[in-house]
Amino acid sequence: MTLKVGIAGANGRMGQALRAAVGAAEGMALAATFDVGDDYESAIARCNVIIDFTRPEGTMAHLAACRAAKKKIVIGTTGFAPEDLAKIQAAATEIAIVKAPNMSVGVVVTAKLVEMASRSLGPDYDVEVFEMHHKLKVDAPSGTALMLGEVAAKARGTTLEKDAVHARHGTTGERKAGTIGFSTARGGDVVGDHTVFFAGVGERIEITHRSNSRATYAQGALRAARFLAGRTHGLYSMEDVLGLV
Ligand SMILES: NC(=O)C1=CN([C@@H]2O[C@H](COP(=O)(O)OP(=O)(O)OC[C@H]3O[C@@H](n4cnc5c(N)ncnc54)[C@H](OP(=O)(O)O)[C@@H]3O)[C@@H](O)[C@H]2O)C=CC1
Ligand SMILES: O=C(O)C1=N[C@H](C(=O)O)C[C@H](O)C1
Repeated sequence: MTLKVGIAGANGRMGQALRAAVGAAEGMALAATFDVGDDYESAIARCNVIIDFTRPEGTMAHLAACRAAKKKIVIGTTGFAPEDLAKIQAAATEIAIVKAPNMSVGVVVTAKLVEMASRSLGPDYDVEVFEMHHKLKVDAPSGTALMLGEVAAKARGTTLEKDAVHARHGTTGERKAGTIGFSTARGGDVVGDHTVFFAGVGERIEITHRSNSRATYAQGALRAARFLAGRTHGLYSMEDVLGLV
């Protein structure tokens, strides 16, 4: 059966990569595309699955429409507020959702490496997460940086709520033990770079992932859409999609 795919945010950077990927994919047809101001409810009605890389307010509106129409959705958007995340969890009791801040296979593997390093090195190694993206990105830190920080925090038995440090300026005092720092750079057309540092005394480990093309994210999103075809409800990650959990 051909999977009828709808793309939310079709004119955006990811939307364009997705249109190319769906156009070239076996067993998929582009059934609808929509952006700000379009009649997304009618568009969603024509599809089996929606792939959404927009903004949190757009995704939340599309999610509500998918829930009402019992359609599946792949969410790549980042920058959600905690209350949005709760609504996504609630919607997953009725529809099938993949949500991931980064759909590239390489980032899933990077997260596994970070988990192992954080668990093995323990609290004597200071964790710092650095990311750089293109100058048009609107949220910071990136969803991927937050995810990698969460993975590092969980592996050492803490949370970002408790231990994240998001800004340093002026007389900051010494680094507080156990904190996880985030720093962000924006410029040019950088697709997406992430480094997690584990800085100890006398040595430092750096785990880096660099994206060179949005096509990689698009291919991951298509894998996620295919994965959802066999599911009725539930909230899934890229680890689920890749069979790594
Ligand atoms: N999970 C992953 O692997 C990845 C996630 N991302 C995330 O995807 C999102 C989009 O990134 P990118 O494509 O670079 O962004 P762009 O700004 O290039 O594209 C966003 C698109 O969404 C549309 N849009 C914005 N707001 C709404 C809304 N309220 N309702 C409907 N459509 C809307 C825009 O339409 P218009 O132009 O008309 O405003 C535009 O077409 C970001 O959150 C980014 O962090 C990005 C890359 C990979
Ligand atoms: O906005 C982007 O471009 C990207 N956003 C995602 C994020 O916030 O992590 C994924 C990727 O890094 C590109």
